[in-house]
Amino acid sequence: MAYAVKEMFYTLQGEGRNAGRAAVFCRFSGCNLWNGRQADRGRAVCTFCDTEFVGVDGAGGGGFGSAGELAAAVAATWPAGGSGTPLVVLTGGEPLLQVDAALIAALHEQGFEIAVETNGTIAPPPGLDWICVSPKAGAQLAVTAGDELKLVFPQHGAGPSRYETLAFTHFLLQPMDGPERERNTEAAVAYCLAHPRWQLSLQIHKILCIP
Ligand SMILES: C[S@@+](CC[C@H](N)C(=O)[O-])C[C@H]1O[C@@H](n2cnc3c(N)ncnc32)[C@H](O)[C@@H]1O
Ligand SMILES: Nc1nc2[nH]cc(C(=O)O)c2c(=O)[nH]1
Ligand code: SF4
Ligand SMILES: [Mg+2]
Repeated sequence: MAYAVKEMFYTLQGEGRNAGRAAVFCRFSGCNLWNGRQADRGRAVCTFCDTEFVGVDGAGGGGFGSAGELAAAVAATWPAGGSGTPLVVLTGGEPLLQVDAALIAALHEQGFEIAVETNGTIAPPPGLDWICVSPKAGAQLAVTAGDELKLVFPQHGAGPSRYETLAFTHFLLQPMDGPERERNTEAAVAYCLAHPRWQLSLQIHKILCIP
């Protein structure tokens, strides 16, 4: 199987329970909830995306002809001689349009722990080490268990109470970035204070101005 990757980079995980941990980010091209064109954003299922994921033209991106080739590129992006278990975060776009058993096996072979950031509309293949689901209002949720449920807040028609009985270990609220970011952050803080099952997830990479 071939894989289309928008970009690949080494940085700190900026979101969720693993915020602050070093990881290779592998951003797959394409998404099933938006075609990535600004002109079509208003008509998309997911309207608030903060990411460019069209094409394979970013740094470290490209077409990879096999799982082994992509896993080797991920390994080459991890610093030589680094201590600790290497971590790769598969994101996008929607990574589960492309991630398959062969890629999971090849990344494990390279010694990586594998985390995925998904919108939860596509069932993941077995073997992933960390599953982060971020549900979107208007999209049918197919993944109802995992390590963390990270809800962008607020979303009309996707209130937190709808998700908190699902089989996730951690529940996080992430303020929606955009023109209302400050107001959304205040609302997320207030929600977490009133509902302690939910924990705040700030996008620390944006605060730090790192990728
Ligand atoms: C760009 S998405 C890619 C992975 C997958 N398609 C998804 O939606 O989970 C990565 C993370 O960024 C979050 N995100 C996207 N746009 C955001 C925004 N404007 N504010 C806060 N988080 C956002 C998503 O909900 C998801 O948790
Ligand atoms: N530093 C950093 N952390 C992230 N966590 C999730 C991201 C994503 O776009 O999926 C992301 C990202 O783009 N950068
Ligand atoms: S589902 Fe994820 S990648 Fe797709 S448009 Fe929404 S936030 Fe962006
Ligand atoms: Mg991002």
